[in-house]
Amino acid sequence: MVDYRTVKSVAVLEVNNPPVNALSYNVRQGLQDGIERANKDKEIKSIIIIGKGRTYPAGADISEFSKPHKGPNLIEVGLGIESSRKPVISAIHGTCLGGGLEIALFSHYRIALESAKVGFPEVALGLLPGAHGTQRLPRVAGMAFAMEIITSGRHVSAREALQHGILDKLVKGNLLSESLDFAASLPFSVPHNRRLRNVPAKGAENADRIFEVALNKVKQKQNGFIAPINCLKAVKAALLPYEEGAKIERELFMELLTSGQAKAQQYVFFAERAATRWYVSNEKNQKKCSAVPVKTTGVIGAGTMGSGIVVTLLRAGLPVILVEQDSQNLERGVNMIKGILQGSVNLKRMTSQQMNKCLQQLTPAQSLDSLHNVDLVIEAVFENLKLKEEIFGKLDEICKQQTILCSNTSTLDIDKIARATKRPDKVIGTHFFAPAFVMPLLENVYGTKTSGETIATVMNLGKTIRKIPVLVKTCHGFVANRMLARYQTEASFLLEEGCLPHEYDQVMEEFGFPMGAFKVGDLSGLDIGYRIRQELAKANGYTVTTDTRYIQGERFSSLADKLYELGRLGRKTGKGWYKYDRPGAKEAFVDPDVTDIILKHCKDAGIIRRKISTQEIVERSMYSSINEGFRCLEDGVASKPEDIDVIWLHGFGFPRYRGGPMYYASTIGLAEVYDRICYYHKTFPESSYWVPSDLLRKLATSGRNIPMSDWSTAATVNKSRL
Ligand SMILES: CC/C=C\C=C\CC(=O)SCCNC(=O)CCNC(=O)[C@H](O)C(C)(C)COP(=O)(O)OP(=O)(O)OC[C@H]1O[C@@H](n2cnc3c(N)ncnc32)[C@H](O)[C@@H]1OP(=O)(O)O
Repeated sequence: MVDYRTVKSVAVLEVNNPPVNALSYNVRQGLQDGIERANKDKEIKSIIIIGKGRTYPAGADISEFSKPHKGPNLIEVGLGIESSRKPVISAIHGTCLGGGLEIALFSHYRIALESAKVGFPEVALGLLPGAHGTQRLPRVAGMAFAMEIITSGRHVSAREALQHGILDKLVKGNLLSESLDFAASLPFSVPHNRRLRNVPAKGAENADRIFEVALNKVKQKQNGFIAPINCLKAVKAALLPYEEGAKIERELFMELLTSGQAKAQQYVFFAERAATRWYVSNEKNQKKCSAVPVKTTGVIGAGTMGSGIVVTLLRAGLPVILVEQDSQNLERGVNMIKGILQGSVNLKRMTSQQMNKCLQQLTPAQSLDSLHNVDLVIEAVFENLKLKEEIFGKLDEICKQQTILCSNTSTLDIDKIARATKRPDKVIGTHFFAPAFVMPLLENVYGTKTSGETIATVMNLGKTIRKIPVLVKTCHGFVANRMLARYQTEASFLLEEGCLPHEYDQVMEEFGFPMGAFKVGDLSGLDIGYRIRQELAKANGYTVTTDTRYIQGERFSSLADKLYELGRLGRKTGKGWYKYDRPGAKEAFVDPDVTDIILKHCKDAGIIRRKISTQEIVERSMYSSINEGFRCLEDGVASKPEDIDVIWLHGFGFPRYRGGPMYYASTIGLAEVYDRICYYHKTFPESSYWVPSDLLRKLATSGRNIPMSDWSTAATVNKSRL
């Protein structure tokens, strides 16, 4: 794990723990042993720590956090490095992160390739840099920079790190030979100020103000997370004598390590990576399925979704032909795309040059014929099956044989769309979330005949366009909207039974969602839901009016339709579930008119309103969705619970510190969740989605605590084997 070799009078400790040289037990032991050995060897004058392969250590081994501790801890290893009598140089390439950066800060010198990055991403794992990182970074980079880096977790370029004193020198070419030259230029002993414990933190004079500003920022941007607050407190402790600061860091670290938030966030780290590993039952030779290159793309539909998708593709450097039959709509779409890109320039997220380069790659067109030669097309027209079938039929005629045809449908059956073509193996759903250029999730939806190659291609495309791709099987609403429908329906019933929109939203925002369901409704527009309900009614041969209370025996709330008919479409009209200062404004105010509408609606329907507890709001919103999540696993629509969690985290802003709805259910305990679902099923028999999922029942009544990794397989085994 750590190879020890000597080059003349230098000991080289090369960390060899692929893929990212994480500081696992053997690595820590190897580093400690190597430092001791080099200090005992009279021939050795200095020591270099370097990573083999792609990177300097990218941090502690996260998979060890949940296991019993073994060997020296990171602090013991670090203290051994700092107290080495012979100068220790960290030679950095790739990503020097977390515990890796702490090892580098215990070293006396840091030299790096220009392409290297450094950072403390612990905050994303619900932790703080607990091996004196919070004490050492302010000593080289100052309080303000340390607070910003540690609370954001961002990766800092080598050049910026050099400017802030984190690195001593940048080099090009061969890192080891440059480091050997650097070692040869050093004095034989370690100067006092190269041991960072001996150096005071920079920026002490303004520390209180810096702390307050940083605290306000994290409360605003990372509301609900405990780690960023502990990070700030720990950095502030760097103003104290070193040992005292380190003791405070330890206490704050232990508080986080044992918190539910850290466990949830570490689960998310692995869930996000697991979600990219896909499996489908209809592909026998999955291992052999490789992605085909996508060099040219087409998008059909220049509305909000289409334009957002175009921006995403352009930003990733892909050329796009945007097709929209209506010239005015096309012009509006192109202007929207320009506006979004200009917004990125204004926010300094891209340069004007980059924007112009993107725009050069955009070809507006009015005919589908212009798509004949592209590698992949994404259709993003109005959610109407007939229209989509018509477009896919035409695309099949026009596009070259190899072209992959994707639909940005949010609910419709991919098999039906694929049937309109003679290439169902090349048809797939690519469900983007609005706004498509912001939301990270890409829900890829395979049909019965979609080939492994097509799946591999869109999963790969997801990564190329910097989205988080998750694969699910086709069904109405897929995973995201199928579960969300339960959540939204319960929200509307809670309104009928006693809540007001702002009361409901407040509870769910305190739970951790960035916005409650009614603020989200106003943001997306109440016309969207209205149209979906009307389409669904048409397709299923029934009618929905503002007097409808039951549809095919199922309870229905017509409150949203009442608001729609009053022209209250949400933010865009300045009125929806809330009122706004003007159309398009963001700040929502409670509207007494909405309260009157709700109260009248209840009176007319003979509903006696009651006080609804926070617990009931959270349970009904989350447990109805979780029950549907278990059904998705049962049906094989989702292949693992991690996929469902990633969908909610990145599609709906589910609080990361709760892991995702399925992980959240595991923390509550499946027996408890199942009991409450049974209770709501009894209480609300006219909502069939409360019928407990078979899989949930099996898991909850097995008498064992079945790990999440076994939930999907439990769907296919009988109870006696659980
Ligand atoms: C007393 C103090 C005690 C503890 C202190 C702990 C402080 C820490 O160091 S916490 C860890 C801090 N480091 C990180 O959070 C880095 C996490 N990793 C990443 O951000 C990325 O992996 C990357 C290093 C930037 C590389 O990205 P990429 O090239 O996209 O590869 P990935 O697909 O993300 O990762 C490849 C493979 O490696 C696994 N992995 C990555 N980092 C770790 C890690 N720190 N520990 C364990 N495993 C790690 C990752 O899960 C992937 O595995 P697969 O099996 O291939 O999915």
